[in-house]
Amino acid sequence: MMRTRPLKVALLGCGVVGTEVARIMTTHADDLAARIGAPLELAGIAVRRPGKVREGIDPGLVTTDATALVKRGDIDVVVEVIGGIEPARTLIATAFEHGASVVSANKALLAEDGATLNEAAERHGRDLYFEAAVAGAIPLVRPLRESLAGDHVQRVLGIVNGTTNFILDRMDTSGAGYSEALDEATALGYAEADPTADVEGFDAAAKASILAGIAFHTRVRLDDVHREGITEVTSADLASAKRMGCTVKLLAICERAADGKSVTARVHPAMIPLSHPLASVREAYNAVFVEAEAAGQLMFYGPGAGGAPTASAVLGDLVAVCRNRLAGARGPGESVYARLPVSPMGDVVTRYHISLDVADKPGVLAQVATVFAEHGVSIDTVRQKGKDGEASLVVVTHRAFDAALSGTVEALRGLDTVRGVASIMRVEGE
Ligand SMILES: NC(=O)c1ccc[n+]([C@@H]2O[C@H](COP(=O)([O-])OP(=O)(O)OC[C@H]3O[C@@H](n4cnc5c(N)ncnc54)[C@H](O)[C@@H]3O)[C@@H](O)[C@H]2O)c1
Ligand SMILES: N[C@@H](CCO)C(=O)O
Ligand code: NA
Repeated sequence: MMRTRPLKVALLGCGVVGTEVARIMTTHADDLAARIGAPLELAGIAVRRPGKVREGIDPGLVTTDATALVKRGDIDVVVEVIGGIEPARTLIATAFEHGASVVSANKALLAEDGATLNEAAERHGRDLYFEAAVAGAIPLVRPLRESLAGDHVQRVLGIVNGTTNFILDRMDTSGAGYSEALDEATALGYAEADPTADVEGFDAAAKASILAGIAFHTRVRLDDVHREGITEVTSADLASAKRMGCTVKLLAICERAADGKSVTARVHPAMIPLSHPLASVREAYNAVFVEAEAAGQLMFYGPGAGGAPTASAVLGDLVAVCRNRLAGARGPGESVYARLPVSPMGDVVTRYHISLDVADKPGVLAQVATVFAEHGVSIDTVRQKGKDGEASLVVVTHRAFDAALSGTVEALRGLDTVRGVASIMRVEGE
């Protein structure tokens, strides 16, 4: 039965995502009301630039005083799409104190201080939902939290940053260099004016920390996530990957150790075989594999960014949170009962593709092979191409501890016959 008194929503931020949230709330008002069981009322919109013309938005709802809006006391749900740490964190905390539930798309904040915000939600008996924070429109948080709540997740592996996927895809398909591909991503509006969070892997690391926390019922802090971005990936890496039947992707990988007693979370570029489904994820799309004990392998694919796709996830959360409010209930909150230790990157077992510039003379290959053997790293393949007394040597290893592989590379750098280490990349997905 439809309740006539509306549920009041405060929107914080009216940028790329906020504009679409307001638009969908208006255009689909009747459907949303029917699905929730009560109409939604957009009760206020906090913005930074009140003078800006916002098509379809009632100027009477706009305010620059976000704090006053969240303190009103009659707001049922606050939708935070400002981004960044402050003032978003304080506004969300204030919203809980004044009785509202919160929907947020803010991965940076959730990765930085999700524990405090989840505790505040719990203390005040309210919901904190954030489907849009990880892989945009793709349902991932809710499937992990709810649909897979009866299973045992072993691994989450995927492409969770659209900007970097676009850049790597362009480098692969058109042979463009990194800077050229970044310029194209900027021109098309994928990369932001300051693309650091994307290209240095901070955005993906924030998402990995959120995913690992939910998947393993363990708090995984942003600092626990090993992070490498794509700024050092070269056209030569892509060409080398191609020769191996691979491509290069920025991957987020969250895994349980084989004994199940610890977890790891990491973000770095990696070579993956062209036969792997992630290799065909093009442009700015995201895709995530979830491997669970009973379910087996699940793949989630779709647009991980953009105003409307991200607003879709926000609206889905808004409907769920409103239903909970009408039922006088809360949805599932943070689950960290497992409290598994997070192991360092050195404990990860993976393969390496190492490209070396060496002197082309007798005994060099044997010398290089000895360094691998001394570190307990087994070589899978070696490819050598010589020219004018110098040679380029590409070594692909079998699986070994990352610490052993790093030690190997360090020792190789110390050899007189090794002129330089042209590139080091992990190989995944085999
Ligand atoms: N754009 C995407 O594709 C996407 C995808 C997933 C998640 N997100 C997340 O959604 C959130 C919003 O992203 P966006 O792309 O819409 O950013 P945006 O920069 O387009 O919008 C943010 C808006 O908030 C406003 N703002 C800043 N401080 C404010 C304040 N104190 N009070 C009121 N308004 C304020 C800004 O003026 C801006 O209009 C971020 O957390 C982002 O990480 C975005
Ligand atoms: N900058 C992010 C937006 C979505 O979180 C990306 O490129 O994927
Ligand atoms: Na999502």
